[in-house]
Amino acid sequence: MSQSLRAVIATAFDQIAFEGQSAQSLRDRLFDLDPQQKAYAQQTIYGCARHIETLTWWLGHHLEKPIKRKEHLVQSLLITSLYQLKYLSTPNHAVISEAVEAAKQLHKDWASGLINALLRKADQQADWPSSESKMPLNVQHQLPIWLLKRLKNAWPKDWQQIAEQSNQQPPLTLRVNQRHPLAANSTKLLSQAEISHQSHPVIDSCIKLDQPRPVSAIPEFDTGLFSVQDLAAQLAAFWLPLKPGQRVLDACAAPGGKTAHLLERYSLDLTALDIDASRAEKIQQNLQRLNLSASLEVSNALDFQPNQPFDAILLDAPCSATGVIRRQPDIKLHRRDEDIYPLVLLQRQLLDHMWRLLKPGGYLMYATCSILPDENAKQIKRFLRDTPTAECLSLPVVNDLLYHDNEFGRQLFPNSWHDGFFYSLLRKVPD
Ligand SMILES: C[S@@+](CC[C@H](N)C(=O)[O-])C[C@H]1O[C@@H](n2cnc3c(N)ncnc32)[C@H](O)[C@@H]1O
Repeated sequence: MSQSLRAVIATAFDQIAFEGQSAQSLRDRLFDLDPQQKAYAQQTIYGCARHIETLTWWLGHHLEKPIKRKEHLVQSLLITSLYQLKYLSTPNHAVISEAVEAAKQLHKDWASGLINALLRKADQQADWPSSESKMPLNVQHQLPIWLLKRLKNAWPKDWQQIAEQSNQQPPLTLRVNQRHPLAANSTKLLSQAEISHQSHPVIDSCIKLDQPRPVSAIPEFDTGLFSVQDLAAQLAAFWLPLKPGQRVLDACAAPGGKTAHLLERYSLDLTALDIDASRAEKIQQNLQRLNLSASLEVSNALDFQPNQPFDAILLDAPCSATGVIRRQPDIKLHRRDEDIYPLVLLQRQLLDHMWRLLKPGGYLMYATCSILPDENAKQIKRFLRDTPTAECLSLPVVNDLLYHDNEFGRQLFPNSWHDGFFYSLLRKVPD
């Protein structure tokens, strides 16, 4: 007998929550479902990740004893069913009976009584998650406690707003390809397709849709008029000072969003490098759709030894992604406090190595989608202290963005227009 949708969803969530798979990879590979079921499964899995603090707190509060670690599939079935019961409009009696049935299909018959009892209790409880007014901080703010501690410490005035924004549905934002013959008609084409949208008042390539849409519904997407890219990510190509014909390295390039934007703005001799071959393939696909070209290099940036130095380098470094949690809520399931230090070390090595590949007088743009100073301003502070040839330049003032500047760069906080991001523009002092 093939598995029920509920059993498939519980298994998929389990692979993300307990076996370290990303929600993105699972979406690509696992769901051999019809589009409606797929949308429901995705909604449940992303929703569970978004509300994981509440869901696990509630379970912990109502279970007589914790579920054994080796029985994590039962925990996953409970979490996904609880989410559907409390946050979706699926009829509760259907959720409960199907969850009991799914336990049997997953060879967890022993848990069916427990699942039935817990879900019934949740169904009867009107004041979700509990009548207790004093919830733990992680439940109140829907973020893991380690991250809340770091945010409170780093941003005593802003952390609550950051937490609130990190739990919103992210906007779907487009970038208009200024090289496309229809670029001047981009908003008209969207209006004709009855896609309501807003153009950003300052960043002219940026259009936010009022409702998310599949890219197949966006006019001229296949011909490369639009790409999906958050406003904060679009700023790299605006703030890295370039001239046509320059030799540029995009050092951590996949899937190529910023590579493509740089090439839409300037004709460059651009090398796009990434360590991950399957992600690097996406660079090629994106460039092809947009009718752009770059030299692709699959290697560890730390080992990269080009024949000549570069005029400019974009280092969009691997990071905690704490500025994009609302887009990738599975970060709440995967990321741990102890992951931050190794990331900081890797960023530091990348920054130091990239500097050696830059011409005197050249620019390096360091970027992350993190909101943690250890990966951002403190990283640059350390770099400037150790690198006498480096100076940090100020970035242009832009109204309508939410950010905090200091002498080491610009920290953007997530808001209704953009994700959390960090930029620092460094120049190698000429000899
Ligand atoms: C933040 S993502 C880049 C996003 C990309 N710049 C864009 O705008 O589409 C970071 C990338 O760094 C790559 N990466 C991680 N460690 C690397 C290394 N040592 N050398 C090269 N690339 C690396 C990852 O594979 C990942 O694709």
